[in-house]
Amino acid sequence: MKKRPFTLAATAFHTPERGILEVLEKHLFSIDAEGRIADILSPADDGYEQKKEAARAERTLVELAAGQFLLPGLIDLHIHAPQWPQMGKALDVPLEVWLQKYTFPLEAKYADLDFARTVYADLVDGLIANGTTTALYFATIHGPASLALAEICLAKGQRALIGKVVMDDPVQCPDFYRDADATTAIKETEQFIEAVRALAPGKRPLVQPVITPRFIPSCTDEALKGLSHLAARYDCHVQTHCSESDWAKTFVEDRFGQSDAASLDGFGLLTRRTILAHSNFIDEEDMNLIAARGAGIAHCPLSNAYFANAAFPLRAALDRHMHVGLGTDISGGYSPSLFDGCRHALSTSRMLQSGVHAHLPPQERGLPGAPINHCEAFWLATAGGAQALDLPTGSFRRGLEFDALLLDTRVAHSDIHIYDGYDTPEDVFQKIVLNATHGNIAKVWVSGREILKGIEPR
Ligand SMILES: Nc1nc2[nH]cnc2c(=O)[nH]1
Ligand SMILES: [Zn+2]
Repeated sequence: MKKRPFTLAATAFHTPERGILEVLEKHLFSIDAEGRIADILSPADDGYEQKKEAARAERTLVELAAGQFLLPGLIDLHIHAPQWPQMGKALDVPLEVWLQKYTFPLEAKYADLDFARTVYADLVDGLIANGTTTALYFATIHGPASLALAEICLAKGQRALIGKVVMDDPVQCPDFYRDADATTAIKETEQFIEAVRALAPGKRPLVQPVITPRFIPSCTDEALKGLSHLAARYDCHVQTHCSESDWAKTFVEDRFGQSDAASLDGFGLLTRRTILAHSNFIDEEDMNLIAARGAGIAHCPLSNAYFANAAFPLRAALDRHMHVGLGTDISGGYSPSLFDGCRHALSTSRMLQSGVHAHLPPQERGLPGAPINHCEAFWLATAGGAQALDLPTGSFRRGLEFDALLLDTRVAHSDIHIYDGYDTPEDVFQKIVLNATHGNIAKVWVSGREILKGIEPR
């Protein structure tokens, strides 16, 4: 879609490399008709003033006020779209009970296309309001409802990767919510891929289909094999849950005599375009395998606090240069905000370092080196997620898609308080990562299109 080119005069924060904050003070960002960053000029560059004046004369200049900042859009690497109505409740039982008692009955309701359309419209509005410019979604087993999610993301302008969920195992999945059999699941996945590609054709589609075996326990061998063939034939992303809890990990080991990651690899499902959710129990061998395949991990720290029985070894994964981003895992996680995701990743990493066993002497308690800092957390939520998905977004560089937020620290009731002469730009960025809420997000752009319209009153 052609858009009107424009130029932004703004102070921007981004973390193009893990842990490295770049402050682009009063830079000019030129956005082209394709929605990409055509140019970035600093005030010291030749032509800065002329360019700004020319944009002003053409009425294509967007100038941010003091206290307003530009940030890259946030990337949710793992979210269950149909669980939106369940967000903030039903977290009183372990994962395997939660699925059967609450989640499968809710997801079964998406056989009703009207219900699906109502919820998915609310969901996409809610995520955009929270600054999520890209989401990797699990939908449900239903082709029509999953396609409705794709249509809604496209209409509202959110970058989305969407999977029709496959779960065909008659022992693990209830009769009321299961693919009829492996052949049907594979056929319907293929139809879904083709339908999404027809909806969003071209080399840079805003919405893409994803092969989505829910997790090994819910799928037959035949389905897993068939899906890996589809992933290769259609060159699709793959997403699934990996080694999330004691129960999930042990289930796979009992069935295949090897880890989740090794089993997925055996089926050909571990590729550069695979995202594994959680992965709390991966060991060194798994990490080496996942890193060798170039697959990514969606770290979901809040949900892990409820379901995982263990913390994800984030520092070990980052030290191996594995691809890692952040997922909200709605509704295993109760917050739609990736700023919250950053905070939960930070606090989890700090708890890992200090250890939880106060009766042990300090030197025996935790994992030295485990803490991440706010720059690493923000990288996970932006450039790290983009790297995992192999998408040209996540930071401000010439040629990348312009997916961005206007963060306004001066709105009423803001929890970000800045004092001139006391806070450095680096301090401001840290305060944003630690205290921003959706109330601070004044505008959202995806591929150069302004998509935040606010949530309609209901
Ligand atoms: N957190 C989480 N784990 C899962 N494992 C299989 N399905 C799910 C799900 O919906 N949520
Ligand atoms: Zn999940």
